[in-house]
Amino acid sequence: MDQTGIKIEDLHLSFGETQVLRGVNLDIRPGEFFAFLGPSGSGKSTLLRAIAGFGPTPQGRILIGDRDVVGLDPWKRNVGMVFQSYALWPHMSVRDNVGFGLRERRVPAKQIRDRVDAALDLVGLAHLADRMPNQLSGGQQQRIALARTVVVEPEVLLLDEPLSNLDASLRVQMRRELLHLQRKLGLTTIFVTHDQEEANTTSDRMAVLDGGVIQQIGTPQELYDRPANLFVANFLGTANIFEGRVEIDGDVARFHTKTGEVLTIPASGNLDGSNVVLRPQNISMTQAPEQDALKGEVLHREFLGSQIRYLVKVAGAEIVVDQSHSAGRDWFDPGAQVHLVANTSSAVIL
Ligand SMILES: Nc1ncnc2c1ncn2[C@@H]1O[C@H](COP(=O)(O)OP(=O)(O)OP(=O)(O)O)[C@@H](O)[C@H]1O
Repeated sequence: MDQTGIKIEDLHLSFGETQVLRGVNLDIRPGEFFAFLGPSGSGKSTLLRAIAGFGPTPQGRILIGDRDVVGLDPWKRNVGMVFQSYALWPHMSVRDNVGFGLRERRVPAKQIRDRVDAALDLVGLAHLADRMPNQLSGGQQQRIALARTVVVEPEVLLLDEPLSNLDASLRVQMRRELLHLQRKLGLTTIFVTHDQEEANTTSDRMAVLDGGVIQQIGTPQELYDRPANLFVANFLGTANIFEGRVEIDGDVARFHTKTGEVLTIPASGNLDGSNVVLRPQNISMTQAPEQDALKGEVLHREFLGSQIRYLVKVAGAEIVVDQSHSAGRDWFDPGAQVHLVANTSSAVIL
């Protein structure tokens, strides 16, 4: 099947007086698994629904393939959408639920049977074709909702928090299945979630939204390692942020914190900014003084299994330091005076 890309150009959308999308630009590649990630109310669902054709008509362009679909009815867009609530028809069997869209399209009965069987096979539930929805688990219902969506062979698949109603372990299993299915079908897919682990583990690339504006687009790793601004740095994982200023001295750069500590940083990356961002695992902690170390005091300790997370008072701030845990390794106690050495090659200046 030919794969379809999606291009969004300068999209604005309001509910009455309330502006919800403010100039969204996006280029989703054919066959890509793309996530919209952001806090509640950031506009993720509104953007997805605008692509599907639900909600107020936006200003700007939404190209699915080379067709501008703004103003087009949802059923003319050839998109498949899966919602958080599975929305299966309770009075229809699994087979009839999955075949519903094909019957609407007046596909011949024999073909419907074959395509429904193939779709049920795809989600591994062929043996449940004759059950009613209330005889299925949540995970099975969500798989049926997926089968019902892909059976009509949409050009793009839109998923609005499809795993939110499932318990934690099933979510992990289902997100793998979802990716597997997407790869098998090669279907350009957009996945809305507020769960960064879900976005990180499934998407080829993602867009982080806040306040109806895309803050950054990239692979999960790019966004985590090289956030473009403090919002993205804070939203994706834990970020330690020191305020201060950069001084360049020949081919060396130094970051002077507000409280007078100095971090030597590589002079190669961006040096324009008044914050340095360091992830908790890029700081190591020792009791012995080391060159370029910051002095701190351990305030709190949490055992997380593979890691020990310390809250440390340093440079006028409280920061988080993660040290990997292995059996027999000594821990620092609250109150301990420690020295912190930052892996400054991972530091980001913003
Ligand atoms: N039908 C509506 N009428 C008025 N305002 C709306 C409507 N739907 C959404 N909004 C507003 O638009 C903003 C974005 O909502 P949206 O549902 O897109 O956010 P979201 O990022 O998907 O959040 P969540 O993760 O909570 O679903 C919110 O401020 C919301 O209150």
